[in-house]
Amino acid sequence: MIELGRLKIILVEAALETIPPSIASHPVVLKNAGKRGKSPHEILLDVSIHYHAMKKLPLKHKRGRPDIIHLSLLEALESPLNKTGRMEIYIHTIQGHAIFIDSSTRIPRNYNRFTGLMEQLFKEGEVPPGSEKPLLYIKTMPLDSLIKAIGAKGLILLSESCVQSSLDNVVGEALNNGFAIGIGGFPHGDFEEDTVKQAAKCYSIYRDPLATWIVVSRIIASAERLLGIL
Ligand SMILES: C[S@@+](CC[C@H](N)C(=O)[O-])C[C@H]1O[C@@H](n2cnc3c(N)ncnc32)[C@H](O)[C@@H]1O
Repeated sequence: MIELGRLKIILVEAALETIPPSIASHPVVLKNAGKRGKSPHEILLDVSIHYHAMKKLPLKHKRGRPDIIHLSLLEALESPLNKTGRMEIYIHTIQGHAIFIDSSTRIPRNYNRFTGLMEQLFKEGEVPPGSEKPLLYIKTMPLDSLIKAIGAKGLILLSESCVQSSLDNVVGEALNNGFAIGIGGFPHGDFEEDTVKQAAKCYSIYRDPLATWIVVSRIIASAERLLGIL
């Protein structure tokens, strides 16, 4: 059993962003923003709503999936690993924003309420706004700065195209060496060069691609086993 260590997870290149200026005046976006009583740049990009507006966006196959972050955060923050203070989770978005999340944060289970919370975070920079110790706050910084800021010794990236290793080996290595584990927070495709360059190690945990929240849940379950929590 591993005695020390907190599992640090980063959802990297996360598909979480507000509507980019280049599509803010597209009719689909204007209609959706109008219906919600918000301005286009205040609402989250969501491929299930803004699909037609996203056709010309660079890297469109990796963008506009807040549901991936929603499911992953629910899985992580409600886990016994988090409740026992042995986990930290961070988001680094595809646009280069780092999101810091207090482990006591209760993420709304309802998707629309989650969307509203994230929109408030992007608009105000923190939630609740003006709090001395916000539950969530956002800062623009490159991934290597985030890795340093959270006190991780390096990054283990997970990808189905890397060398295969057992879950317990990967998580054990992260806990023993103080590495953060990076999991792609996007639906399709591979990591960008800049992300790959930050990784000390890269492992696959299964022969086929898995959804982000499945990888998050398996990593957490392994850490709970190794730390004797569950
Ligand atoms: C939905 S996948 C990303 C898209 C995937 N590359 C594809 O084209 O279907 C989300 C993330 O989960 C992790 N992941 C998925 N399958 C994995 C596997 N077999 N081994 C390790 N990590 C995996 C990776 O970090 C990946 O970036």
